[in-house]
Amino acid sequence: MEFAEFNKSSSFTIRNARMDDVEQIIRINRDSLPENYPHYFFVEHLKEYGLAFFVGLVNYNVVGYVMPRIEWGFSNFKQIPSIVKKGHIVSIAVESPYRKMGIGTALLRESMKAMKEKYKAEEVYLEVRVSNDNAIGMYEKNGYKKVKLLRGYYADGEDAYLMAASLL
Ligand SMILES: CC(=O)SCCNC(=O)CCNC(=O)[C@H](O)C(C)(C)COP(=O)(O)OP(=O)(O)OC[C@H]1O[C@@H](n2cnc3c(N)ncnc32)[C@H](O)[C@@H]1OP(=O)(O)O
Ligand SMILES: [Zn+2]
Repeated sequence: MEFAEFNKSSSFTIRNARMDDVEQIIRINRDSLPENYPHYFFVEHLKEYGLAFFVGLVNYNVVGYVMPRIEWGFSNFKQIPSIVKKGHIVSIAVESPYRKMGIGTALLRESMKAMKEKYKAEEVYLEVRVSNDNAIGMYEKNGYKKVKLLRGYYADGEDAYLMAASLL
């Protein structure tokens, strides 16, 4: 008997997100995270910051996304308070059967590269649940440091770490 079981060594590709990916991105977001957003929120981020908005594909199907934003704000690194251009990882997720294959890392790195090269951002930051060991591990392996504890950041009262990395 043969099983059409998914092979973890299967390869994936990364490309910029398109408008016709939005429904799939929303579905992955709802299945993966308690932080969900209305349809227009995804569309606006794709329109505004599309050069740093990526999806991961396996067999032509979207299985992950990274949704970014570009902002001006106080540096998380400079000694003297100064305003810098910062990338913000608003949301990143990979569908559960496709995790631990490197897709999350590839999405994160492509978005950070575009933040730096296309948008001239100097830093990148994000918030993550203090209990989210998988995501925190991925961020730390990609140069992020915990810079602040945001108490009661989430709707259910959980704290967040603000994590940031330099893009210079
Ligand atoms: C700003 C925000 O959006 S915060 C919320 C982040 N998103 C979520 O939590 C949604 C649910 N989780 C996911 O979708 C995924 O687990 C992600 C996006 C966090 C990681 O995606 P993946 O494709 O699995 O990541 P990837 O395979 O690149 O793993 C990268 C590293 O993350 C860490 N990691 C990922 N999964 C695990 C795990 N199950 N156990 C331990 N470490 C893990 C490891 O350090 C891993 O490095 P390694 O492969 O060298 O050991
Ligand atoms: Zn955020």
